[in-house]
Amino acid sequence: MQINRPSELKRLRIALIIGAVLIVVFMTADLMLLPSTMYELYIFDRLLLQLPIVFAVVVASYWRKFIQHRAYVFAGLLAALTYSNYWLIFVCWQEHSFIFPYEGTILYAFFCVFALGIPFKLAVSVNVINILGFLGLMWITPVYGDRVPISAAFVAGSLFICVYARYRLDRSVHLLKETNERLLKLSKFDPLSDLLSRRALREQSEKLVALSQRHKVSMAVMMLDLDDFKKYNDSFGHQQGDEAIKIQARIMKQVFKRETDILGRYGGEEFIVVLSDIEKSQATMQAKALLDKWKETAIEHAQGAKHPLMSCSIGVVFAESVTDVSIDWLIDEADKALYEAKANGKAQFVITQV
Ligand SMILES: Nc1nc2c(ncn2[C@@H]2O[C@H](COP(=O)(O)OP(=O)(O)OP(=O)(O)O)[C@@H](O)[C@H]2O)c(=O)[nH]1
Repeated sequence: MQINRPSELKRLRIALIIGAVLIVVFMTADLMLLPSTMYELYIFDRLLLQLPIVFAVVVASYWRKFIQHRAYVFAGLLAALTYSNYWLIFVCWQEHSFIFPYEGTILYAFFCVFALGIPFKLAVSVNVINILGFLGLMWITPVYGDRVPISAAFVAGSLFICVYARYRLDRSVHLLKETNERLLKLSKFDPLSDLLSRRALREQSEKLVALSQRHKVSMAVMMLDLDDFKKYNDSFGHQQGDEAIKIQARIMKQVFKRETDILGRYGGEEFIVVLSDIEKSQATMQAKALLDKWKETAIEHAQGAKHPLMSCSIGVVFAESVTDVSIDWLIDEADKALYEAKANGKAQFVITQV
């Protein structure tokens, strides 16, 4: 996924600052709880360990490759904050026989996983490390006495819920992205022919005209229309007619292979090809190739059609220079040439130069 780097970085920095502010807010609450003999120890842990770690990450966010590696940095941050809290719990008990609460462990996990966005797999790894750390701490120093099992279960359960919620969130975001891509494709491509839809065709053609004007290169626009398609539909049915539309699209893709060639379905049985930086002789050869490919497919046409085999007529407009020319005008000119090809007997092309 394309990330809007400056705004994502800004958001992450704000989240980190909010995290630092929360640490300070909790400090005031904790200081009310702690005996004054422990202030020094507590302030050391928060002001000289946790806050500098958070600010180090803010500074690291100015690193050129931070966005790329941010998930690992935040996983490291989560582990560092959690273990500095374990250290505080340990020392509070060892030196002051004071039971420091463990709930911070859960807050750090939720903040880092959701506000900073540690992805699922990394969230699993770092939370497992943190759960093991808590179990280790309880083994070395069973600070909470009888409440050790329930405390351990509470920490492990909360961190499990944290990673599971992350999994569900990642999954929903993934599904949403997939749906968006499908919708984008549907709005851009005609589902039957898999060629560009009329709107996308116009948008891309306008860009190609502008580029061709800037680079002073030639352009050609072709309009293709299946011959006696109404008769074909009436004789063989609409579904068979749809197959002919797919064949027309396939033939177009076989003939026009350059990355800059724009192929679209203009309407019912009308198709457009927009070409840039092309010789008139090349466009002529390509129009011939389209007709030859229809002949090769040798699909029987309906009774009463102008030709015994399914075919198309093509109008081509070739412009040596496209200064002061719009895509609409080029399409109109191609349409006029197509009209001539139909009037001349169908299954042929007419090329005009403007
Ligand atoms: N099967 C199918 N038919 C379509 C589709 N879109 C348009 N058509 C049909 O295409 C036919 C176009 O008929 P006309 O505009 O009279 O043109 P034509 O019969 O090809 O005659 P000429 O252009 O003069 O050769 C109509 O019968 C439409 O119903 C489509 O998506 N699928």
